[in-house]
Amino acid sequence: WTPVQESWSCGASVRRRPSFRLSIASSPDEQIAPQQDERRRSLRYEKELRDAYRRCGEITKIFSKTFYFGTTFFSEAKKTAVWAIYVWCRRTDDIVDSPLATMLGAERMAEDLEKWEARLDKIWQGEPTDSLDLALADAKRRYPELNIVPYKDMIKGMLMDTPGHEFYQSRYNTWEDLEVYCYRVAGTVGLMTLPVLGTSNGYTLEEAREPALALGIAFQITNILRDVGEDALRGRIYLPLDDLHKFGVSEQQIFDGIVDQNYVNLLNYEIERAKHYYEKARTGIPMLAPEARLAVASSLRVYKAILDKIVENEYDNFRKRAYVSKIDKFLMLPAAYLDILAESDRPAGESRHEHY
Ligand SMILES: CC(C)=CCC/C(C)=C/CC/C(C)=C/CC/C(C)=C/[C@@H]1[C@@H](COP(=O)(O)OP(=O)(O)O)[C@]1(C)CC/C=C(\C)CC/C=C(\C)CCC=C(C)C
Repeated sequence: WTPVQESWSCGASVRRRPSFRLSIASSPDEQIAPQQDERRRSLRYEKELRDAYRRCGEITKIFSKTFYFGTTFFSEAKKTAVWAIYVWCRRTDDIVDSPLATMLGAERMAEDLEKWEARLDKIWQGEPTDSLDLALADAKRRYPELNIVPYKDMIKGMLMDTPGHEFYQSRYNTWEDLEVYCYRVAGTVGLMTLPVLGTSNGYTLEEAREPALALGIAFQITNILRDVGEDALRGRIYLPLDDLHKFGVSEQQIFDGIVDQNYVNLLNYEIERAKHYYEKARTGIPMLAPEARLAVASSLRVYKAILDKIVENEYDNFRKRAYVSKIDKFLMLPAAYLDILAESDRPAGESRHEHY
């Protein structure tokens, strides 16, 4: 493993942190027996790895209090692996969706994503480029069922947000088109984390795959509904155009931020779609290893509550941001726990069609 300085943004030479330079090779001045040398290297490697995981935890906590909180219910092994996955996803997202990325421009985004994919291959070959990649490479070693496909698919999803690239889409005509995007940028996270979360006795990863995917898609639809105004400011509309037409909402109305009955009907329609995916995801909770259930059930509740906040904000997602307060998140924990009990009482796969 040939370490390089860790840089947050994959291709760009920014925010280098010399203090994280990894140097596990011993100094040539050191006159030590080969065995001692080996032991020393291995101790240094272990320390680098511990530090790398610690940093992944810190980064997860800074960027997503919700997911970080979820991981506090996990064992050390699961928690550190999910942090490493989180950091990889966050860095991938930042290549196209950070102020620096916007400043560097679309061409640079596409180049950086290409380099990022090559780095991903290296992680899978056990040759991580920096300490944060090292954490993911180690997680992959510990959880051999981790599959590279969803990681590659997420990169494709980011390319769908990269102007000028052949995958780029500035608009989505149908839900089926948007679903591909939602799978790539969010459904993939379900597939990435599933082998770490693990399944309970009697269920296979294959059986849990569909609900895991559904949860990522539900989260992404929720994000899209929360961010309609913010995206419009960047000239972007993710809502399917044929849904806009169905409810008599024009693109211009979105850019002008007008909330009328047509817009309310459109949002209600999309909210129902998101709820359908949340329902599908809920059926997967009993399939998960017991220690993973509360984290997933509570993240599900917290994200789903954003939909209720949109309604409480009278559908004005142009001027009001729908978010769940810290105290509300906390208060949702007992309900999430009850969800787990209720789901365990039902045969897995059976869906309840009421909304909670
Ligand atoms: C508790 C737990 C297991 C958490 C997983 C944490 C994880 C690895 C998250 C990665 C998130 C990430 C940075 C993705 C990059 C692309 C992206 C931004 C996607 C959106 C996430 C929301 O993040 P945020 O609110 O910070 O978004 P903004 O940047 O503000 O726009 C997504 C909506 C995707 C999130 C998707 C998931 C966490 C997948 C959920 C599915 C499971 C954990 C599988 C559960 C299994 C069953 C059987 C139900």
